[in-house]
Amino acid sequence: MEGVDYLGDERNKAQFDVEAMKVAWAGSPEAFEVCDRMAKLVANDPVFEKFSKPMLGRKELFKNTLRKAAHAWKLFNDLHLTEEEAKWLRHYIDEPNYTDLHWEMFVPALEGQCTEEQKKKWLPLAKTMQIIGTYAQTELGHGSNVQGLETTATFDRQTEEFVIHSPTLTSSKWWPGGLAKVATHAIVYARLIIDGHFHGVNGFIVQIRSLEDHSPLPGITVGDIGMKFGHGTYNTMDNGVAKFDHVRIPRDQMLMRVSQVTKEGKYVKSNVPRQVGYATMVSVRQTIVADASKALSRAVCIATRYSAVRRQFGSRNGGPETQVIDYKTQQNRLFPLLASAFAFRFASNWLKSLYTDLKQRLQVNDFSTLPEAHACTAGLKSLTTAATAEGIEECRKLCGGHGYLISSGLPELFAFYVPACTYEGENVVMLLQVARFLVKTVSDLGNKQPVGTAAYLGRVAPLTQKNCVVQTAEDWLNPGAIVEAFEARAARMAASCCQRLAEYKSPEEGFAELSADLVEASLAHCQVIVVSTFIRRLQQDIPGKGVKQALEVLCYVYALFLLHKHQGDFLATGYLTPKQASLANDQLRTLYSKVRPNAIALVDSFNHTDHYLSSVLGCYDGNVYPKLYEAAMKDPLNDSDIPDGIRQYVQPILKQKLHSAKL
Ligand SMILES: Cc1cc2nc3c(=O)[nH]c(=O)nc-3n(C[C@H](O)[C@H](O)[C@H](O)COP(=O)(O)OP(=O)(O)OC[C@H]3O[C@@H](n4cnc5c(N)ncnc54)[C@H](O)[C@@H]3O)c2cc1C
Repeated sequence: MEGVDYLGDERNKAQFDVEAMKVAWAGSPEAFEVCDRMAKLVANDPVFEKFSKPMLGRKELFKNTLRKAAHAWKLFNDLHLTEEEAKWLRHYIDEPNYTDLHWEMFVPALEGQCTEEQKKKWLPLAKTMQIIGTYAQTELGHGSNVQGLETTATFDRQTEEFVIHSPTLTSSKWWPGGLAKVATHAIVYARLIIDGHFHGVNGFIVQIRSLEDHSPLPGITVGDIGMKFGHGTYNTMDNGVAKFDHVRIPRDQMLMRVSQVTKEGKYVKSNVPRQVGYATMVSVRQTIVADASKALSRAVCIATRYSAVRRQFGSRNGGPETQVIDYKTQQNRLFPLLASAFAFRFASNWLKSLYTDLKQRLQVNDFSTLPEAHACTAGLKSLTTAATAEGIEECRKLCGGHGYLISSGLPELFAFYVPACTYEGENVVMLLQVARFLVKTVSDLGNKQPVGTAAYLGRVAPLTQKNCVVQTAEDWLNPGAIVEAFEARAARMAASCCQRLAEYKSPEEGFAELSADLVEASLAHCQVIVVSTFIRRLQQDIPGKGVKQALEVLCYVYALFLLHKHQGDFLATGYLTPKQASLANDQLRTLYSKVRPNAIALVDSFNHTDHYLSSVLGCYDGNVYPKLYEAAMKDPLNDSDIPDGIRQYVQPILKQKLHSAKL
């Protein structure tokens, strides 16, 4: 029935102020207002309809995405949106497209890597979209190993130009979003060669297409790399391949903020330190952590609402069956994901402040916190994207068979989200970078006290000697006990890796041999960061009746679930006894009963519109079954009872006339 709230009883159980929790989730009343306004703007605009997306062929899908992007740009201008509003508008449109690369990679790269003079030329063009840019780093043969890129940029002193060239098939640029059909320009990363000498990999602004008729410029072969995982999702994006055949660009199109090539062909480093480039990376990865919390919250919202609607077994005297959300196994799979969404949200907010602090320090050439900030964002990128990808898939399973339907929203969300584990730093490669940082930090302890998120490693000796003092399940409801447990486990794992590394002839050989253990130590370190950040957030003022209490429960769920999942580490490092690990698990069960009445209100706090969720299982009113039915009836196969092909290929079988049929 229209207008009935099938989840009304669940909402009435909430023990906290949902509106205040929405603000806590958004970060501030102002942030909530902007997100809410942009979400509604998109949801109420028919151009942004997305239900039919999975039914469209690639060409229609792509064209439809171009239309949405053009409409969004028009809204941006007509409504005079701020950059923040425009970012949220693009987010709620929920369709990967060339503008993501333009605004999130091309423009920041120009801002971060151009000289002032270059910025004056390129930024006004980019910001008014008179040119559309992409970021072309990855090649067919090389991704993670940037120093292995093969594209060359050879300086020609006579003409003061760089010659961009793809010497091999594997040097073709491969993956850049928007490159295949839309981008007019790309920042191309290539090996700089002057007089036969290699001067590292540098970025160059290369025009790809004519600004008159959009055709590729001479010497550039460009196309799409083909369909990707999922139906709609990432296939709305024209990820491209490009080969360059001695393409000439002017000397001033090298990104010259950090290093330059003079007219005479001299390679000179400017007075801007190379490290400023890392700040951009920190910024991009902070956004990825924020995106993880958004994607996970979306999947959890769908699975939680559906779990409250869905009933299986347990009927007494002909009464209703049990809501599947009341099964402890369902809670044990779902509630830690709900808690993780909040944990990642707070981690991303904290990363944002870390980035602001880093930017200010870099401006005055203070690089002291850079290695730690770099390791921390690389690690959190890896932890949050991996957990979110797994979490979305778990939410699909939590919805049983219906979760496998495209109309549940979950398969497409998974297909859309899962490449986050690979792009912007492949996750394992990221954890190995964290491992290098940890090894260096532990090895330098005699000379240097670690700071920030690594400060606890400065206490590695006491953390190795002290053991957990928990005696009852209640004792686990203590932030100090939780933080110490995570720190002790991580410090012991890092110290043990360092000890074993010392047994190898060369550090590199040891690092390669122990890399799987080092990755585990890095993950343990990243978990310290997320757990401590959540706890620190709770030490701040959080207005609204019951809001802080509800978040405290989620914080303990997050920490104790991780402790249970990784109890092998906690036990093997000797910090916990099996009894203490078992008490943590007892406490976790009790905490689930505290989450249960708040579950629906907690997912309402994400403030996701039905448009954004695009899920018949996760709709706000919980009226799941009619929506499932209606979505099924819209499938093109249901246009007629006897679709194309039945008369030709099925009836001859039934009528035993296959041998004479025209197949
Ligand atoms: C949807 C999507 C969009 C993208 N968009 C862009 C874009 O706009 N522009 C762009 O330039 N690129 C883009 N990329 C490319 C992306 O950045 C690369 O795929 C990514 O950097 C990983 O590199 P790779 O594919 O070469 O993986 P590889 O590095 O080849 O990884 C393959 C495997 O090897 C392992 N491995 C690699 N190195 C090591 C090591 N040292 N030790 C241990 N294991 C290792 C990895 O863990 C992984 O399991 C995109 C990719 C995707 C999926």
